[in-house]
Amino acid sequence: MEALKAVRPAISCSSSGFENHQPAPLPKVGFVKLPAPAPSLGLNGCSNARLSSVQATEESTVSFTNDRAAVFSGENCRQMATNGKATNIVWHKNSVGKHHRQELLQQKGCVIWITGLSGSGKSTLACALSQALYSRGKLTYILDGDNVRHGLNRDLTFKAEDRAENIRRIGEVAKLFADAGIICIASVISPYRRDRDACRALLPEGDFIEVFMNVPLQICEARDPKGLYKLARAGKIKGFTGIDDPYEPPLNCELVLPQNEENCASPCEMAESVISYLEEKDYLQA
Ligand SMILES: Nc1ncnc2c1ncn2[C@@H]1O[C@H](COP(=O)(O)OS(=O)(=O)O)[C@@H](OP(=O)(O)O)[C@H]1O
Ligand SMILES: Nc1ncnc2c1ncn2[C@@H]1O[C@H](COP(=O)(O)OP(=O)(O)O)[C@@H](O)[C@H]1O
Repeated sequence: MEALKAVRPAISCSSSGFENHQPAPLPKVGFVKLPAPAPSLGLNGCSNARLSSVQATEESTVSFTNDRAAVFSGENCRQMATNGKATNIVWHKNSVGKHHRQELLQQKGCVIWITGLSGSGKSTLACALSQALYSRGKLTYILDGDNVRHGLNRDLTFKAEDRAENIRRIGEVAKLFADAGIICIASVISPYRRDRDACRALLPEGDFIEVFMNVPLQICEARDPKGLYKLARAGKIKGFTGIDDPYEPPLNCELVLPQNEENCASPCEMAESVISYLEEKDYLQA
């Protein structure tokens, strides 16, 4: 079985392959057309209906099994779902989609996930990047671990399970910002690989850009701008990342920004490295 996700409101399929057309202004639904001669189509299991096109929304998934197509999710299904502990919930569709918002902003929504030890320069890079993109007319929003813990995540400690929940919530919020068409910059220690990977899995392929601040502990500790390493070494903070709590460096991230004795790029230079990546991957245009 092949599955085609209707990522834009209007999708058509010709005999030469699938083609995404630019969307007409704010259509509520699109159509999936099949190659001529039109095969018999089953819509939501009605196997003997002959249709030339299948109505599909952005959330619709159209499956093809041999010569049969079926829309098995999306607004026209209005299926009740159970998601986590939430039951009897129905996805509510908006006719203004991500693509429209991206057109408006002339950029593509994505998440730049900056991970690294405390003092590695995450917040500094996030600010430099946000500033550099702002001066190019691009809209960003920073989710900084420290700041989010002042509000949304104020109920969470630094125990492993609370860090996991911290990252899960930030990942979900970042996903919403990306869906809004915004370049969301998350600046969080996020010490566990599986938590970062879970956030990556929330987003479409390519839209989660993991940036590792590869800075040795000695440098971070020497900087110690908040005096937290000193407190941790004195045993006054327990479970401090890098001291008596783990940090798992990424194994396969999009960008590694090293800082050491030989390599001390400025925050602006690092921001430019990230921007080059975004340009190369086409995120700075709709
Ligand atoms: N135990 C412990 N370990 C690490 N960091 C600590 C701890 N306690 C407080 N802080 C301060 O909290 C900031 C990190 O918050 P995060 O939300 O990014 O952490 S995490 O991703 O949940 O691990 C971190 O900010 P940054 O220095 O900007 O990384 C610290 O200032
Ligand atoms: N590229 C850099 N080169 C030199 N010092 C830096 C650089 N980036 C950040 N710093 C300094 O390191 C310290 C920690 O930076 P910060 O952005 O607060 O780290 P984090 O958010 O990872 O805790 C700050 O004093 C900052 O001025």
